[in-house]
Amino acid sequence: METILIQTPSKKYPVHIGSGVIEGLSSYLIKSFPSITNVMIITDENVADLYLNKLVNTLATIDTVSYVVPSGEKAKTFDVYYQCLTFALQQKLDRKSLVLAFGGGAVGDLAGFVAGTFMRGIPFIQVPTTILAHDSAVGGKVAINHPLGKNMIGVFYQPEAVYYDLNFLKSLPLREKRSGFAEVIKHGLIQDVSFYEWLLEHIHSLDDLTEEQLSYCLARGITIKGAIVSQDEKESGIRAFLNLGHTLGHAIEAEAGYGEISHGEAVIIGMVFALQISSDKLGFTFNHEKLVSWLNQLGYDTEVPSHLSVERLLEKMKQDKKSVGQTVQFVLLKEIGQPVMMGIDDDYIVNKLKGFLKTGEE
Ligand SMILES: NC(=O)c1ccc[n+]([C@@H]2O[C@H](COP(=O)([O-])OP(=O)(O)OC[C@H]3O[C@@H](n4cnc5c(N)ncnc54)[C@H](O)[C@@H]3O)[C@@H](O)[C@H]2O)c1
Ligand SMILES: O=C(O)C(=O)C[C@@H](O)[C@H](O)[C@H](O)COP(=O)(O)O
Ligand SMILES: [Zn+2]
Repeated sequence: METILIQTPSKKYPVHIGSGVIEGLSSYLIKSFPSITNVMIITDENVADLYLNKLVNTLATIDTVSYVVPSGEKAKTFDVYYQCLTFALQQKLDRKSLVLAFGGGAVGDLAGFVAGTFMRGIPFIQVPTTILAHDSAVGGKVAINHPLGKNMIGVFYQPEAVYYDLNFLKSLPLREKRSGFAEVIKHGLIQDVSFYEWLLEHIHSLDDLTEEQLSYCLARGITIKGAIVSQDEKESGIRAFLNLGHTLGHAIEAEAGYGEISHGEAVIIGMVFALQISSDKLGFTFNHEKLVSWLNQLGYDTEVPSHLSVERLLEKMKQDKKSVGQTVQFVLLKEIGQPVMMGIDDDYIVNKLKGFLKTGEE
């Protein structure tokens, strides 16, 4: 069991990681929120089936109401957000109530946005259940999607605490492990060459990760993210480096239809693309073949599905939150651990993307 402290200008909070940490949640809530009215648990269908009873039992004497949303990106819609607010009002939540996000990144992003906007903000707790959520549960970016762009409607709103109980992760399907591990790899690439090399050397399959390996990777990722977020909570500078792979990744998710290609799957393709641009534009010397063959061994696709239109992907990238005017911005690497932000012109992107479509699919 391990606790990592995140300290941003707006909030200092602990991330408790380990098997069984959930057992400490009830006493923490009673101690830290002595006049709590009730807790609204927001979770999704899959997590509710697997673990909602356990969580409610764990919270024992605390009054809870639960709202179950569709799983995956279907949770991050304006309709579902509105339904959550309606339920909160019907259940008489007040300013002494608390929202508890119980699930992966989709649930966390939705629930955090509900908490951050209900009555102008009530406290919330993250109880993540996916590997990916080592990223999403930390740092306070909470948002829903718009058909025109990913995470376009949201706020920065930090949780009070994160209880990351690794027992919940045991039921994750392989595809979800893979999706979540993409952000672990990202954290290594942007900040920590020795962690990245450790990953290449030790992780050969995502299906038989040991608990030790998993908790090391999650803690390392959270520490890297926490250090960045504590210096730049609202992304006026270095926080944007956490977006490596996301300029193209988010465009792929939106173009394919949210949920068709998962966040992590899209980010991996986006990272490989960004590293190729890094070589062209910054002379980044790097063994691409080694990275790509490792990623393929782990089961990732590393090229853009060929049914997606290059021109439409470019349009989506222009709407990215990082764009300046109409210039698409990419996080690139000078070296592993040395990210930079760079505007890239449209013609270059289109030509590069054409050579980056998955072959044999047309
Ligand atoms: N806010 C941030 O900083 C941030 C960071 C990274 C990603 N994100 C967002 O997070 C989302 C992706 O997160 P995710 O991959 O966790 O997605 P998710 O919440 O959709 O979960 C993925 C799938 O796994 C299922 N699931 C969750 N926990 C499970 C468990 N323990 N056992 C079995 N199944 C389980 C879910 O029901 C869902 O079907 C994206 O919307 C992405 O944009 C946000
Ligand atoms: O926390 C951050 O900052 C990140 O960029 C982490 C990303 O992994 C995450 O996908 C985030 O939701 C992307 O944010 P966005 O501002 O690009 O929508
Ligand atoms: Zn991400």
